[in-house]
Amino acid sequence: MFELSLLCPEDRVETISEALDALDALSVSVEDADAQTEAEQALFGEPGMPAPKEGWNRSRVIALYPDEAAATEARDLLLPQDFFEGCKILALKPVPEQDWVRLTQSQFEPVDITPEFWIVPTWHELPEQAKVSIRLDPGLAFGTGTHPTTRMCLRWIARQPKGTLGRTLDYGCGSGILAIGAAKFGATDVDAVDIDPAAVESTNYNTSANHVEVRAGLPDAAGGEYQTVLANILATPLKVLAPLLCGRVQAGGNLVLAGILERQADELKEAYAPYLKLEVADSEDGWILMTAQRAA
Ligand SMILES: C[S@@+](CC[C@H](N)C(=O)[O-])C[C@H]1O[C@@H](n2cnc3c(N)ncnc32)[C@H](O)[C@@H]1O
Repeated sequence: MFELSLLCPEDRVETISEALDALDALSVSVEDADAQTEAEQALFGEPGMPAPKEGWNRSRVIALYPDEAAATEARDLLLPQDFFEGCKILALKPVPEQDWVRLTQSQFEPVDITPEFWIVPTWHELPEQAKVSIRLDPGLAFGTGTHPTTRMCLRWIARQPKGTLGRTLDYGCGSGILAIGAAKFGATDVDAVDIDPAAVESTNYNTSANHVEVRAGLPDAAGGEYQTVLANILATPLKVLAPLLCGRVQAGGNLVLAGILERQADELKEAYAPYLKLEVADSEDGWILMTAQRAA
């Protein structure tokens, strides 16, 4: 394959991308041309807030073509166009052959949650010390065990005295990793829900691959009260969900929240104060785990 890359100011990115598409590019991608420099700009805002800006000052637009002739033809047709003014060709070069499957797989190694509890991609041997394991490959839904928020929830699950997890709800299940972890550590009746149907599908796939019983569905599928309620989402939705999540915790049960930054601890405590008293139970890389127990 051949790669044609161009430098474009913000106001030309859309037109150039559409033109490359119309010129039969196999794919067109856009990157910040100033990435990894002092001029790099973030294009995402806090959850629920609009992004500070819609596009980068300067973008690198990369189009892939099946061969050199197609890439050269696209370049030669673009150059004389009015809308090309202010843009620049950066390169026209072959894309080196890669074993993409091997490259992707090499980025996902087994992850230890505790010395004996591991998350292991299916293409890896189980580590010898893994007494409990979850088999999981990266997919469409969040949750491979590498993110600190997921790791802290799993660590909390693994630390609970045997037989105490009881009926468990994983709210915002993503890949289903927390529901599977809870089932492996003895939760008796596990529900996993998510607003994203792809996450529900992914959870169904992963639970059966791990030979555990979990009922996965959209949020309405959660019903009644639970001994353990786990929710690894983000601070803003967690605040909105406070009455709903607290209403699902049975007397003597535990609420476990993640997706919260250290500096957000007080606002979460305040949002949950009318229902339950949240405390910081763990921290990793600037993220915290907050838990609360309902009086028995
Ligand atoms: C950070 S991922 C966590 C995935 C997994 N539980 C883990 O711990 O790795 C958050 C998940 O919550 C889901 N989510 C976000 N807002 C939600 C809401 N209001 N109700 C239910 N699920 C929600 C997202 O679709 C996403 O799959």
